[in-house]
Amino acid sequence: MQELFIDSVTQSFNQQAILNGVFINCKIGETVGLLGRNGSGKSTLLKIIFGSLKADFKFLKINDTITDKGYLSQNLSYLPQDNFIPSKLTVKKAIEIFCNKHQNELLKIESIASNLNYKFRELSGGNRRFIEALTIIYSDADFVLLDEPFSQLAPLMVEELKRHINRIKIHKGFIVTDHYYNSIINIADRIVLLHNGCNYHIKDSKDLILHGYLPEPKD
Ligand SMILES: Nc1ncnc2c1ncn2[C@@H]1O[C@H](COP(=O)(O)OP(=O)(O)OP(=O)(O)O)[C@@H](O)[C@H]1O
Repeated sequence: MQELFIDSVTQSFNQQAILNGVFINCKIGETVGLLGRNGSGKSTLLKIIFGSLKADFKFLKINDTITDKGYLSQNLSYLPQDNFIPSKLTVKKAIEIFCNKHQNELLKIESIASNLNYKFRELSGGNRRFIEALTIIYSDADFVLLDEPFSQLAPLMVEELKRHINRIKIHKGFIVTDHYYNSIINIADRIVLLHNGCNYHIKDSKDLILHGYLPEPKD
């Protein structure tokens, strides 16, 4: 089955449990929204799936193959919270490295076409984030992890990024986390909330209030 599946994720830092038997999965054609308060372990979970952080324990399968580090499967792309494409690289070069299958679609995007020969260090903070996110969204991997793709982006760019995720998701599975929770709710087929080290499957905004993610409505 074409699925990213991770179970029993357990992680502590300095004797403090952050993740305690967490489970999350994602199929091709699906966008899973990952929500949680600051410090609930969202970035930690994405790093563990990608393989840049070694968990105390986890069981990870990508397309039915048990995998130690997600990146070794060559079927997983990850947008970390901070800039990751080297500053000296041009946009054109980054696209050549990450995107072969969907390169033509990517080259038609105005903000890519007009910045092809710029180095990443020459872009504004928001443009840099936007182009890094697009490079990962249109990368060759079946599964894509996005850690705060909307932060730093002006509202029009947030909307454009959401359109790109929706457009390409027929070919991919996405796990996306961001504090712009309305945007997450908007694009996600389902929501998983991390709270007190556990994962909760969220049906509606009442569940988000129940688990202390959203404030109680005022009378
Ligand atoms: N390398 C580390 N060493 C020690 N503690 C860490 C380390 N990485 C993360 N933590 C702690 O683990 C907890 C979860 O951090 P994480 O960054 O995963 O949270 P988050 O849900 O992504 O938060 P935010 O929404 O604020 O980005 C925090 O308390 C953080 O301080």
